[in-house]
Amino acid sequence: MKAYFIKNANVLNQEGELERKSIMIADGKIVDIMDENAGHFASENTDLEEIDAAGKLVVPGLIDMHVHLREPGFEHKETIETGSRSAVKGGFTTIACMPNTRPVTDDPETVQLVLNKAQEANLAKVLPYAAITINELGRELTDFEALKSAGAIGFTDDGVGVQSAQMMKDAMALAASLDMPVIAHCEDNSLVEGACVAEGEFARKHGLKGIPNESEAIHVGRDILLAEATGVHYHVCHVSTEQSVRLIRQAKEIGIKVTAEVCPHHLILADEDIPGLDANWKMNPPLRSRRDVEACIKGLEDGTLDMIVTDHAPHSAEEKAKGMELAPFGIVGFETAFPLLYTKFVETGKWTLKFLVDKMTAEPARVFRLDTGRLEKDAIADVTIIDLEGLRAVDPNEFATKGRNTPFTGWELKGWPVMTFVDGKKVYSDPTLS
Ligand SMILES: NC(=O)N[C@@H](CC(=O)O)C(=O)O
Ligand SMILES: [Zn+2]
Ligand SMILES: [Zn+2]
Repeated sequence: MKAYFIKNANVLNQEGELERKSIMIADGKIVDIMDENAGHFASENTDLEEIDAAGKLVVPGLIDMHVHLREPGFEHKETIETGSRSAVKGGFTTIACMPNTRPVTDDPETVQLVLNKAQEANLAKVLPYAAITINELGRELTDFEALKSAGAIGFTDDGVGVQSAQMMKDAMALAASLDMPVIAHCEDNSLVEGACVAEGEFARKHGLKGIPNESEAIHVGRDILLAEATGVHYHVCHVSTEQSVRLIRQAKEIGIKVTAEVCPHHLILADEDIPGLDANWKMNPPLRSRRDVEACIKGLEDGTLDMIVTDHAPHSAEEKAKGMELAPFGIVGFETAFPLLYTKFVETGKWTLKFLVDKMTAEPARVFRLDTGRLEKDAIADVTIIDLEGLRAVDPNEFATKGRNTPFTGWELKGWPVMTFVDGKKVYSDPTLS
């Protein structure tokens, strides 16, 4: 197996300062992290490649606990191979994929299929979630024990909310007995029927029915009570409202085992930013008010929201061309996530670099008990190199994902990942790199 010597790397220390280091990668591990002048690795090993990371940041491989890879069943939107390629291009080395495929990932065979395809792709580490209910229909629980044995890392009906409180309670009790988390898409269907954007100024202006904040927060509140009753690890998907943040903050204060995630778009965009009836701005949950955006930022900053996820949700151009009301919900996320957050929050001095990196590495690893997310001697060599200087515009035609559905086209950003290693194997390298 090839070994790598990354020299002149800027690495974050515990205090969040950048230190100049050299990193030796071999046999899938970080063999050593040395001070700048520790010298060259004069090795007899001819399979050693030296990489000059001068001026670049080296971080643990990014982790994304909420993504849609669309395979099986929707290969025209994405495959596990194209999705994984997009992930590593975006600097992600571990991704957890949602079960709203066709068939739904609700049996051990489909979990196995996802794992097999991921292994064939041999790019990012793919962790499959399994459905809570058969076909995500909310009627009958799946076989949690068999799904866990097959390799599922948690249970979720992402794409839809579990409408019945009793069903959710049963799911949580069962998951708790298996020491597995329940990951919830929070949405009360009775409040959102026929709506495609958030209740608010944009919806009024265009005569559209609005999705109210309560449709999300009602489930968050209900589920927190059920998590308290069952003792399960309850994780809230794509938090987007002030009310959800408040409920999660209160639940954490009294020791309920709740964790939560937030997406870049909900930290950056509000409904008032939507330029017109363009479905590349349509996702679920929808872009809410500026007040909600500020509450999500605050929630992330004070630890109420534990991590950032992309909710990478590719759809075809034909599907997205159906217009705001008919197009499916969702935007792609892998290849813009880090540059967006770096440019909007770190470059502007709002967050430290360490804060952002932790929310995309150490924090998801802590919450989901993963063995990755650390850049240290003897750690697994999942490593990402990021160029913090080069300014580049978002161009969907350059994406590795099949999806072109992004509201960020043309945004000038810094913080582009340029090289990615998974288990010590180079899985992405920016072709423009000298
Ligand atoms: N987020 C989205 O807008 N869409 C997701 C479903 C989901 O995450 O709920 C999808 O599968 O397309
Ligand atoms: Zn969802
Ligand atoms: Zn999703």
